[in-house]
Amino acid sequence: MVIACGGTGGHLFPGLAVAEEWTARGGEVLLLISEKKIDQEARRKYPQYRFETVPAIGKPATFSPKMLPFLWKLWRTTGRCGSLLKEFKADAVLGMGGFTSLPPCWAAKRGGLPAFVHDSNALPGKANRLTAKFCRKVFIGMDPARGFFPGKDVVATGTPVRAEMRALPSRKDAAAKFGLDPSRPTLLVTGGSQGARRLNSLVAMAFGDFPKGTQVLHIAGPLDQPRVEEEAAGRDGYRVVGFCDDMPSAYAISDAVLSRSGASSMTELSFLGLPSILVPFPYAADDHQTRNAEVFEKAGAAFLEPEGALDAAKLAARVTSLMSDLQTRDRMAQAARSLAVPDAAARVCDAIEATLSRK
Ligand SMILES: CC(=O)N[C@H]1[C@@H](OP(=O)(O)OP(=O)(O)OC[C@H]2O[C@@H](n3ccc(=O)[nH]c3=O)[C@H](O)[C@@H]2O)O[C@H](CO)[C@@H](O)[C@@H]1O
Repeated sequence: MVIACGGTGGHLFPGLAVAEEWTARGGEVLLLISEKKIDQEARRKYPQYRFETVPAIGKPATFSPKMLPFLWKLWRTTGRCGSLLKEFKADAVLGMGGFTSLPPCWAAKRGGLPAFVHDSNALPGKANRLTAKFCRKVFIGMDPARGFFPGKDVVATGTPVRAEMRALPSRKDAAAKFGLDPSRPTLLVTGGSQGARRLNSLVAMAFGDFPKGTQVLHIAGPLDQPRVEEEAAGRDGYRVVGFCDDMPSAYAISDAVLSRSGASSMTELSFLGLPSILVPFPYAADDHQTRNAEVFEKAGAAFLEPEGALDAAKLAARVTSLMSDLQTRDRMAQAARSLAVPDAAARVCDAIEATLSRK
């Protein structure tokens, strides 16, 4: 199977989770990634898989002068994907979402191969809705996405989670990894794979008013790491990292999480049963992060805090109420777990195998 999973952690990691399941079943995978750093790092971490880099394409506004170059790039990338599918002798193509899924799924359709697309958000993006036109089945991570693919065979699979999340280290080992104290209540702050500048600033400002003894593990994102490190310098119980390549340890030390509401991060929170405060990235396409967060809020798994209405004082109050109330945290953890689909990767592979066996 060819899995197109480039562009961002939210596509890459669920794609790797499917690769783990497909190869465990005796299949082979070719992973199509972009030239971005996060994708290229995956080559190093997963040397057992074959990766090919294809250009990341992003659609400009419909009447923008950039439209013609985009269409040309899309055509050329689709041609290159077609050659890769032939050379790899692919049986199926799975796009994990975003515009990087469009060329391989289109190439599959042109070559007579079954294509599939996975959408992890509550509100599917334009790229996935377009890609779905070339696909036999559409896999969705959250139920509200169901209505966005009229006439398609939509399968609720949940969003796949990497195998490493199934075996977290002990709290003690995880604390040692980040130089933290395992006995202190710990808040994980994460802005998704790209970081979150505004959220970073708010946390740095609010920290002084967090309950006494609270530790913070702050994943600031590679670009903002130096700035946040400077602001947090000298603080007791405050660790800043840029990109975290050991999320299992980060989750293992955490009692609660303050996060953007990207679908993959949220999937991990539900899988691990972690209570959260979600601050959607307000500029995400069609505000899909707010739609994602609403799913968790409605289930009682998270507090939704829109960034526009948030200041340091309000954030400190929210963190204080969560960190000092074990009962609420337990209730939220249970609600988060109830949203998890632990066998999502298996469901995706089952649905693809069922299609292939009918070929
Ligand atoms: C800004 C934006 O539009 N982001 C979108 C992007 O996800 P984006 O990559 O921003 O965020 P997600 O929360 O979906 O995924 C982040 C993934 O990266 C991992 N991680 C994160 C930080 C880190 O230091 N190390 C690490 O490994 C997390 O464990 C998780 O698996 O695609 C998702 C899936 O379509 C969308 O839901 C998000 O809204």
